[in-house]
Amino acid sequence: MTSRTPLTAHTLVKTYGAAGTGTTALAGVDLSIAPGESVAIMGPSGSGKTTLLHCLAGVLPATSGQVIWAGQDLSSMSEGARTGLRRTDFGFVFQSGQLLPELPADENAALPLMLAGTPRAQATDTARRWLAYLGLGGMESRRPGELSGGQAQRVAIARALVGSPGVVFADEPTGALDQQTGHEVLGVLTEATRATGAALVIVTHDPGVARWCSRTVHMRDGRIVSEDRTPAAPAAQPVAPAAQPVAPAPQAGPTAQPGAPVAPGPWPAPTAPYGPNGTSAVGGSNLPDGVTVVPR
Ligand SMILES: Nc1ncnc2c1ncn2[C@@H]1O[C@H](COP(=O)(O)OP(=O)(O)OP(=O)(O)O)[C@@H](O)[C@H]1O
Repeated sequence: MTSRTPLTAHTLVKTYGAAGTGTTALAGVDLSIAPGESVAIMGPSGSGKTTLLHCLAGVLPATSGQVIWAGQDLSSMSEGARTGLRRTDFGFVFQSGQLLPELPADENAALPLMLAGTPRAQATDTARRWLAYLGLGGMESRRPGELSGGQAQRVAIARALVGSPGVVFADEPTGALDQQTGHEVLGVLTEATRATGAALVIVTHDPGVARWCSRTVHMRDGRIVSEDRTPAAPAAQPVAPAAQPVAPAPQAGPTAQPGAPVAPGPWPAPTAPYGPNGTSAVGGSNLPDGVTVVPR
């Protein structure tokens, strides 16, 4: 599990193309994302949202400025070092899952662990726990072509979370789904991410997304021009009745002892979903037994 640390951008500039004649996609962005915080990035087309997400995630090197994660400046790291960091510290969910079509759901979800060197059996075992937690129990062997769009996005969410990242980056994760399915997937993404203690950064055009995030930043012409904080949801009740399935612990699997309340492995206690009515998007039926849900 990666350390819990803020992710900060300082005076971030990104220019595509030749200096002086290229497009300035980021024109000096300052942003700090706290551990466990969920941040929506909104703004008109071309305002720099995806570029900001890619620079924060170390997918793209900034032209100038810094992105600091765990005491390191991503902008000054080599491409190889950034690739390694992305595998261990970050998770990604894209508009359409980008799952590998030839692999079953459990192997798709297990990929980050396998890439990091976890033996296949252990990796797929952890991935299956995640799939069950996200409501896909029994679908582990299905290939992406045998899943609905919403189910495929849940596999992508499992894949993003399976390695216990410090930050999950999602670029229009519901953009290819109908509104209802999209909101279900968004609820699953925000709640499951919150349960692990990871931060979440979502690029979206959907204003409704703010309901699920603790903060929304608005971009225009490569700059953050405003931000809103979402009022904390009312305190939720403990959600899990007895004898529920156990949430997957990172890599090691569940830590529950028979008969004992189940804590979600080494994670911090989950906090309340910001979704409508404070209900559990992952499904109260799947949240770990004994977990007390409190607002952030
Ligand atoms: N690879 C690239 N090469 C050149 N220019 C690019 C590249 N990627 C993005 N841009 C430009 O950078 C600016 C910001 O693009 P970006 O994709 O970050 O915006 P966005 O807010 O995510 O847009 P959208 O909502 O349409 O996805 C735009 O003017 C875009 O044309």
